[in-house]
Amino acid sequence: MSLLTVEDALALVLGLAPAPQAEDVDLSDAGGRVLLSDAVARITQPPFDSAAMDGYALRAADLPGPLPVVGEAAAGRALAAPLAPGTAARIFTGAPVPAGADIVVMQEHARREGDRVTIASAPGHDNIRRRGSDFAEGDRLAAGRRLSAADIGLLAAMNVPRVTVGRAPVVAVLAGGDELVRPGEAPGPGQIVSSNDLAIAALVAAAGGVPRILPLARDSEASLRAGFAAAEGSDLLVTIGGASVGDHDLIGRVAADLGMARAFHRIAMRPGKPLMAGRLGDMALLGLPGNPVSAIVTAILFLQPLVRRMQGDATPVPPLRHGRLGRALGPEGDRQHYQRATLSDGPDGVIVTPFPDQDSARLSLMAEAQALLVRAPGDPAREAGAPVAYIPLPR
Ligand SMILES: Nc1nc2c(c(=O)[nH]1)N[C@H]1C(S)=C(S)[C@@H](COP(=O)(O)OP(=O)(O)OC[C@H]3O[C@@H](n4cnc5c(N)ncnc54)[C@H](O)[C@@H]3O)O[C@H]1N2
Ligand code: MOO
Repeated sequence: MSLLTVEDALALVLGLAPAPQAEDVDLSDAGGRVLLSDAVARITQPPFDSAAMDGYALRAADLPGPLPVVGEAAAGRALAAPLAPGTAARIFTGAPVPAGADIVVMQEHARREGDRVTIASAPGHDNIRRRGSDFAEGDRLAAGRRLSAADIGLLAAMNVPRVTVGRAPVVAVLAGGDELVRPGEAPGPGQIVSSNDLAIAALVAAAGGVPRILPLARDSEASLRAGFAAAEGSDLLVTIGGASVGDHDLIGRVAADLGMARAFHRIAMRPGKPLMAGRLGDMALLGLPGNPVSAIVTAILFLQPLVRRMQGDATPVPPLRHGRLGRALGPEGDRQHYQRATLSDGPDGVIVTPFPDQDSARLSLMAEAQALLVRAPGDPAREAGAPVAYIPLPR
């Protein structure tokens, strides 16, 4: 039986997201949240023609002067009367340009002598920011975007103090295995320190979710059932490990016994073949493989987009970029391969160089990687310099 493609699996995973729930927040709490309703500008910006430079406001037809300086306009303080022909006004950046003036000359281009000013060199442009040149009352910031710092500034300037955003989903993170101890504990013989739950929780938080790390489960049905019960009330349960075919890989069995509606189990991807997805009652459920790199790669490709979609993000999937291969590669197998790689600048664009060692247990290489090189199933051998696709990894 042929395995599900990454693309089809991703569509099924995104389909697990229920409609996002709305909440209103102050702008000071809105950074990184997903806008759920269009925000509408309540004012026009700039609200008046405004000076872009410190200097003199005048009529271009009166250049070069000398002209009498008849008053002063500063930010927040307009000139009292319109500017008469044959006169100039001292003006500062952000001040309303007085009616009658059609140019602002930088003071560096002007010579002031007493109450008269002469323009030394003809200015290249008028240095006036026109009313509404940034945005107009009624302009919209469209729903579906994750709010950046610039978006927050824009919303403030639009005089929108509160926005409607998607509620942050609560994501229970359940790692399991008899071999696991917590960081800070001393591992006994055959034991290792659990890293997956902390790494996955950090990815959940980076995608805007609220992670809830559950107590480590053991390799028994009873312990896993307790873990599943502890996850109740969350929007999404992410299990890590116990997803493959080994005798101790119980997650799929326990989830099935509890009534999981399974979307799929296993996909044509490397690393990450034993990925599982479905619904359990009101919760979405994602089962990530236990190998630490496989867990992180599948979380970047599936878990983070799901968490973003749950908040209403219209573009939840990481972008595919294009570059050049940094070294020759042999033919690819039958699964889509996500190779950990570094990025550098080359004459024809970005150079993507995969590490020679792609062991899915090597966290140190995952931590060093700047990108995932994406190779399609059955991709033939490639020379250095060949065009390739990659996903940049945010720091
Ligand atoms: N006969 C086969 N063996 C394996 C297959 C297969 O198809 N046939 N698939 C391999 C693949 S692919 C992966 S990935 C792993 C994943 O298996 P599981 O999801 O069942 O994960 P575990 O067996 O529980 O653990 C795998 C590995 O990862 C370590 N681990 C687990 N949890 C954590 C944690 N919280 N922190 C750090 N490290 C963890 C665990 O100790 C194991 O070394 O299966 C392959 N085998
Ligand atoms: O997900 Mo597994 O890493 O392909 O080893």
